[in-house]
Amino acid sequence: MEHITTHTNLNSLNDQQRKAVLSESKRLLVLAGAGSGKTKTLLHKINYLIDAKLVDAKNILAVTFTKNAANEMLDRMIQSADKSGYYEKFLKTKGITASEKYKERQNYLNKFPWLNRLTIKTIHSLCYQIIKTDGVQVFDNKFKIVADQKAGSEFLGNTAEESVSDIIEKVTIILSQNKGFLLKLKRYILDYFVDYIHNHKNQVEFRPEGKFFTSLKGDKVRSKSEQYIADWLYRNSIDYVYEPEVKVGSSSFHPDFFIPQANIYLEHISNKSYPSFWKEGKMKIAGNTCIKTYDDATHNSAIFNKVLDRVIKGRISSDLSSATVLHYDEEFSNFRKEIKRFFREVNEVRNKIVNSEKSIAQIIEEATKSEFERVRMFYELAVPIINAFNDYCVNRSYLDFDGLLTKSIQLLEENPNIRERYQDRYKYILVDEFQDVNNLQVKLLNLLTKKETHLFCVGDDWQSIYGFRGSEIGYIVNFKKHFDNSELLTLNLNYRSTDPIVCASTEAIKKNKFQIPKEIKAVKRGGQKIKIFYEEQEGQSNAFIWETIEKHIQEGIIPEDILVLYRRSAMATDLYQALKKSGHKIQFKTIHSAKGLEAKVVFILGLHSNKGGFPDPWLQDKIYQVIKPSNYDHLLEEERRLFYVALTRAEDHLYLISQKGAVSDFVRDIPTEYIYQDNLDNELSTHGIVLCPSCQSKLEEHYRFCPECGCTTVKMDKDSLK
Ligand SMILES: Nc1ncnc2c1ncn2[C@@H]1O[C@H](COP(=O)(O)OP(=O)(O)OP(=O)(O)O)[C@@H](O)[C@H]1O
Repeated sequence: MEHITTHTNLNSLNDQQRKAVLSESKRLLVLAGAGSGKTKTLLHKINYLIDAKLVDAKNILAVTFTKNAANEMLDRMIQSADKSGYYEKFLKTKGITASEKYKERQNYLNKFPWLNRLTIKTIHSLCYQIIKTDGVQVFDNKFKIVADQKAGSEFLGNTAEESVSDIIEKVTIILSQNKGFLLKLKRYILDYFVDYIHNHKNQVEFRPEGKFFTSLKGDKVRSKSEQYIADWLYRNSIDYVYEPEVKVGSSSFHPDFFIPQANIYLEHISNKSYPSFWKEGKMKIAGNTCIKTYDDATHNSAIFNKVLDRVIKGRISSDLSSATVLHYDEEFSNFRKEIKRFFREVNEVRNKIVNSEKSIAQIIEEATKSEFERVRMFYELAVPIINAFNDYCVNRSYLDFDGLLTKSIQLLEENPNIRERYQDRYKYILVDEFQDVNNLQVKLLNLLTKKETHLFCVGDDWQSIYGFRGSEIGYIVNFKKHFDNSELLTLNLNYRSTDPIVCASTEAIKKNKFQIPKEIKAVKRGGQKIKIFYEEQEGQSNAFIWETIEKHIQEGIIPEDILVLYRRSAMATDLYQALKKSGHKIQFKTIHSAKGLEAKVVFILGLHSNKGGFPDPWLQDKIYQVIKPSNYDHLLEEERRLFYVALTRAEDHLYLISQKGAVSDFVRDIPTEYIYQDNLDNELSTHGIVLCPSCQSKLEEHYRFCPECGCTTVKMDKDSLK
């Protein structure tokens, strides 16, 4: 083996980190809070294995979950190998593009060939490599990757022209050649994305106060039954006028429908309709034919169809069999936004089904049992689309990201010789961000691991934020149950953040029940307390953030070291526009995409309790519950982990942007001792936390005087605290 020089200096590690690096355990989980050097430990382990244990780099596999994390790992490995320090300087060069970085990275990898022998990959690109090399056994290995979005795919050059959503729409158009399917889809879109009919079992049938139900033709009618009639006419290409004006003498009135082809009026009598005798009388006077339908018949659609067939079709002489053909494009031209939303939901369900390991047949069975019509309707539409999507991909040798995993698993399961070859090759498997694994990924890891393999995982259960996408926090929390004879090591020193930030974030996350308790201490003692800004009028917080940024920049903090975080992109639009004018290029990120980042100054936006604030434990749609049931408490815990990730990105200065009178519960959870004193105005004290005005000690609700300084000016009773 060629001579290798790295900077493996175990002295730069603390005791626990060193213990993890030196551990001989075959199954080790290094569990740690944020900023405690998990990635650093993992990289030192790789260097140590190569330097000190003389392991061939070819036998080491390091797995990450995002392309950025894989690149960062490679960059850090190059930096530790590059004694000249040039590469480190290069990475800090202002304004270098991603492609310049890529080129230089490749140069350096060639310079240190042993680095090229290492496998540092995202789990998806590992699967890609496995299928490319050995996939011929189970799959045409000239496949193309079909990505959610065409741009930015990790597999550039081998990515299909069409994206996942393109294909979903394409197969829906084909399915929509069947008029029944097309109109069912349109009815779904109208009911749930246009009329917002709720999930309730007992939806309101009749709304005399207004027209709230959209018919397939696009007009608004007053009741479900009227909508049914209008839809029936549309399906049968029979033209109608809704609530036409009929004049009799000096007065006029409005029967429900006029059907010109049959020259009849139709009045639907619901249980809640106003008495119609006078209308009937008037119609007779006017010499019009008016037929009646009754609500009772609508309870059974087959019967109601027969009634409409008899009373309407029977009066139409023209040939209805040549009914107009309906086109997908025309039917949805006014509902592009809505149909796209439906496709996103179908795709979400498609991904969740693969990850759940439930078969489509099981999903159908559970969906048909649902008490909610919306859920049943959704699956009646989504299942044929998903099946057609799968066929489309099989016929063209397309694989999506989950397909890469399932095919690799199938390949390794069915071919012991291939499996053994990989197991023999990767003697050391290191996994970063282990809290983010899902069922398929653990299955793959298990297939790559034999008894002798060293599996070294690092992760933080407090930072598990992808449950909504299928990751399973249970694998990290119950690591010992899932991996036999495993060991657990904890890192409890935080190097990133100041004391108040570490203490506040640790206290906040401790409210979660499903977690592994850890005592995390800050290495950086002291530091500025957390500042909270309570916005009273729209736009105020933008001014505050702007001024604060200016202040920090004057102090010498570079804009790249300032990070604005938010739960959802919409929360940052105004601020982004306002700050664009300042010319400072600070970073804007959703919290999900800020994972692993750190910055000297961090602002967290939208910490209010109004609609669209944070937490926002959007109670998972009933549609997704069919695949994986979830409950409010679990979702709130994931929100709290997201808050923890946000808080712990800050190194020195942390600002929470809230709203007066609507402070987020997460802000209230932070003990006041870590909050900047000026901020302890009524917003937090009204929540039952009060400071003594003389000595600033924290007082409990029931104190009428301060036990610390004896101050009797503190007069409180429960009512004054509300
Ligand atoms: N033993 C140490 N001595 C000095 N600095 C350290 C040590 N360990 C880690 N650090 C520093 O702490 C910071 C956080 O390290 P790293 O990114 O590896 O943490 P992490 O646990 O992966 O963080 P997170 O999970 O929050 O993304 C880095 O700036 C790193 O250089």
